Amino acid sequence: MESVIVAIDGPSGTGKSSTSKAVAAELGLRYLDTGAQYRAITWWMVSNGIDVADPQAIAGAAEKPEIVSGTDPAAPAITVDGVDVAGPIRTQDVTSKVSAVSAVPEVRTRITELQRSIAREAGGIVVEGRDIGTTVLPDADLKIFLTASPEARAARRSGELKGKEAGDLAATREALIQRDAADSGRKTSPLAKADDAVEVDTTELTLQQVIECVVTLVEEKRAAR
Ligand SMILES: Nc1ncnc2c1ncn2[C@@H]1O[C@H](COP(=O)(O)OP(=O)(O)O)[C@@H](O)[C@H]1O
Ligand SMILES: Nc1ccn([C@H]2C[C@H](O)[C@@H](COP(=O)(O)OP(=O)(O)O)O2)c(=O)n1
Repeated sequence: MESVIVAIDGPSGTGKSSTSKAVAAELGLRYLDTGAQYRAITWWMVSNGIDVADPQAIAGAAEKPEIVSGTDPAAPAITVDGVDVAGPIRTQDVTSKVSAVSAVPEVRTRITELQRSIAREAGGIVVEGRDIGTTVLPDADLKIFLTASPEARAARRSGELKGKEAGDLAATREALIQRDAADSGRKTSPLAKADDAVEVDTTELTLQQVIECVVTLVEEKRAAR
């Protein structure tokens, strides 16, 4: 497909990653997980002893790590200073700190530039995150905003956590709601639906139905061009 740009935003557990990967694979587009980039810079801050409660310290270090994102939807990859961090960025520790790190304007400026250059060079891409339609790629050809009830999102998320990291459903729901509030309430490019985004409530939909819905919307856009 010619260089179509699709922005998929929404809170945690709405199906952004699964949907974006599948849509990109089906339509022959590249794929970018921007949450993984914020997780990667958070992992670097933690690994280098930067206090995540100190925005100035975070701002001062924001330019230091080199973050490289792969854009193959079949094999998403992310490295920091050459180290594969695909696993470590998914720990509860990183998850609990990522909102604080990603609220720092210097971090957002840096990561946003990186995202724009990847999207520019991709020749067609699905980019998923929180501020893609509003801030990173306001001229995207199609913007989707995924939602789902907190109960559905918590159930999906806790189904993924294994072993000692698997807390109870109520704790997962609580942590998720707190992260939503932090991400939606920050000053710089908060989680928000763009005015021209199509909202899809996935609470009662299967993943396959969401994928089909987005593929249809992309194809309609393409036909209208
Ligand atoms: N519509 C859906 N119905 C049921 N489970 C879903 C649906 N969409 C996604 N999931 C599952 O929920 C979990 C979280 O999905 P993910 O794509 O990682 O969400 P996000 O990127 O928005 O946080 C995954 O295990 C995924 O398979
Ligand atoms: N475009 C983005 C993407 C993610 N973030 C921040 C805020 C999110 O809580 C974290 C983690 O995002 P991620 O998409 O990996 O989170 P989930 O997998 O949906 O739980 O990164 C952001 O600020 N802007």
